[in-house]
Amino acid sequence: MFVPAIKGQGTEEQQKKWLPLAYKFQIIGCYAQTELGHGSNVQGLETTATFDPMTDEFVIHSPTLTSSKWWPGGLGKASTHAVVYARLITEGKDYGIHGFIVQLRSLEDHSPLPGVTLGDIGGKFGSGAYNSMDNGVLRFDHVRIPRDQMLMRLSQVTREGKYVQSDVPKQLLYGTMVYVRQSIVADASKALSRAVCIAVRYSAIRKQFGSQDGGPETQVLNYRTQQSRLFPLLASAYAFRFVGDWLNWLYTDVTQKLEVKDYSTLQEAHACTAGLKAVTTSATADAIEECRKLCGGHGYLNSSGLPELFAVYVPACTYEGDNVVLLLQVARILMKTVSQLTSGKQPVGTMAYMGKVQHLMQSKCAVKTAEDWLNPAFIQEAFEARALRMAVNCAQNIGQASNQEEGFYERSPDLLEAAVAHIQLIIVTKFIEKVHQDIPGHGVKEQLQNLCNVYALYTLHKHLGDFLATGSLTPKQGALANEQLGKLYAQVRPNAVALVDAFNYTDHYLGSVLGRYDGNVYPALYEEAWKDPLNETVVPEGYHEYLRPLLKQQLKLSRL
Ligand SMILES: CCCCCCCC/C=C\CCC/C=C/C(=O)SCCNC(=O)CCNC(=O)[C@H](O)C(C)(C)COP(=O)(O)OP(=O)(O)OC[C@H]1O[C@@H](n2cnc3c(N)ncnc32)[C@H](O)[C@@H]1OP(=O)(O)O
Ligand SMILES: Cc1cc2nc3c(=O)[nH]c(=O)nc-3n(C[C@H](O)[C@H](O)[C@H](O)COP(=O)(O)OP(=O)(O)OC[C@H]3O[C@@H](n4cnc5c(N)ncnc54)[C@H](O)[C@@H]3O)c2cc1C
Repeated sequence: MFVPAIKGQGTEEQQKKWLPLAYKFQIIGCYAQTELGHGSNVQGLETTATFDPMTDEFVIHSPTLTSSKWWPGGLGKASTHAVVYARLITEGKDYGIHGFIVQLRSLEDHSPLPGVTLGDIGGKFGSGAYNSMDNGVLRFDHVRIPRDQMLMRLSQVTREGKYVQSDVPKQLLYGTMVYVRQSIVADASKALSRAVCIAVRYSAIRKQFGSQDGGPETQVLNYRTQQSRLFPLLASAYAFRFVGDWLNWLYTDVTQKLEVKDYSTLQEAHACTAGLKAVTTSATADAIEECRKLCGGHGYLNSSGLPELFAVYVPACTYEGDNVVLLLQVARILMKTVSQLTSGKQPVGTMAYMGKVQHLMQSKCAVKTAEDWLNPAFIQEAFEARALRMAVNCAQNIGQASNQEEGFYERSPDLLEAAVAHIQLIIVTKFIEKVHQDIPGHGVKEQLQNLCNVYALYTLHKHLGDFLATGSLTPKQGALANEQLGKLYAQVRPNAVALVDAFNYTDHYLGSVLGRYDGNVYPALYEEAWKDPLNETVVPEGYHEYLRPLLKQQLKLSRL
């Protein structure tokens, strides 16, 4: 994040100076924004950067305990430099948060520089999974840096101390977070596909019950309940891959537009990266835990690979923006878009469907049979109607409040659900668009169409309350969707293992005895157990000190 921050907020001259040093590992940088007292609320950060015209320097200072930088990855022990986000103060005025390049450690002996206190913030969730990352704490005691270490693409301070805001939107200050959020969506697909690969392969070899006459037991992958829990996660892994590919295109397109000072799609990029990051990471974190449960007791073993995957993955719901905070950002943009509908301003991009407000507010879903739900047009319209009607309902309720802000906070739980509905529409839309493309490989397109329908109808089933409450569907149509879902599971079943093999993960990368490509799980589980340090001795340590005296004492007592 150190590099993207300099690329996005540094001048050409600053990029020429600092990026080669970072690329060659002559310096190691981190992104020091979050503080002990503030993370979500960037504008609430307390670290100060006060310009001193006498020396043409900024004085970086941590005025309070809560202003201590806290969490930045790589800060605790590895980094020599940081992009530090601080309140810029010049001529006695506070101009809000800006980025500054600050050296933290000596390039001679790695010791902290004068006025710099830093270290690691301590152990984190899980059995040390994320402890390979030195998330750090950092405090400044009036540390001086040259004025030219303020990142000056978005705004400048002159030699005399005058603040100059350039003509770019101030939101570009947040550009690094947008970049990482879009890459986190692809990351969600990778993490989810790993968990699903393990769970599908294990479910194919695991047999429990099913035979009354001494014949072979039943593969648990054949149980309808296993399929109804597992196949939507398989479909989600593909869905997040395709929407992540599209989001990367959107981000690249926005970045190219920024180069020519076209800021027209900045809001779309913010809404899509924030919303898709929130929805895909929440779904993936829940799915990895579900995959653990789908593997029964063995899923709880570290050798299954699932506990570690879960412990490393779950902070994705928090870092790069707490998911609720990000979804509220999407909700703000939805409310703004709804308010502009009456002005005749046509929504564009992923909000374009809201321009069909007259139709979507009164449309009646035409589904009459379970098979009708295989028609992408019916799915698309149902998701558009649900999302639009939820947004309009929120806007109407906010409009009844004494003021907009009050109304927004009062209705924020509903707004959250409206934002999720909007983002799920984007995911479904991009999956439908993907399967409409030419897709090579015999039978591949049909399998992806099945997974697209599984993702859409499972999401519809899970959120059926939204569809019924907004009148987007009738209960009968909801029941037909569930009926079709069951039929789709039966079509996915014969190809389930092939669909996870298609992720092409090596056993090493997967790190799971349950997800081995060869399915030879039981010998691998048994062999792995003996690597447990507890098995280095046959009689456990502590027997003579604790167990033997206890056993002997109980034996004496029993003979009295
Ligand atoms: C580098 C490769 C990565 C590989 C990826 C895979 C794995 C990654 C693995 C580990 C990475 C972990 C590292 C973690 C790093 C971090 O966590 S860094 C810190 C992250 N912190 C946050 O995300 C903070 C979240 N908070 C905010 O973003 C902001 O505070 C806010 C919530 C948006 C509020 O902003 P503000 O206080 O300014 O107020 P608003 O009124 O809401 O917004 C004002 C207007 O600006 C618009 N806006 C807001 N944000 C953006 C944006 N990002 N882009 C564009 N526009 C934005 C907002 O819509 C308002 O617009 P309006 O005035 O028109 O309404
Ligand atoms: C593993 C990990 C790595 C990280 N790496 C970095 C890094 O490299 N650099 C960096 O700068 N930071 C980093 N962070 C910090 C991270 O960005 C923040 O923790 C994150 O942005 C959440 O902010 P917070 O901790 O202030 O949460 P808070 O905002 O305090 O969240 C607490 C609760 O308050 C709720 N909440 C907050 N505001 C609102 C609101 N307006 N409306 C409704 N509810 C609200 C949230 O939804 C949440 O439920 C990292 C964090 C983790 C866990």
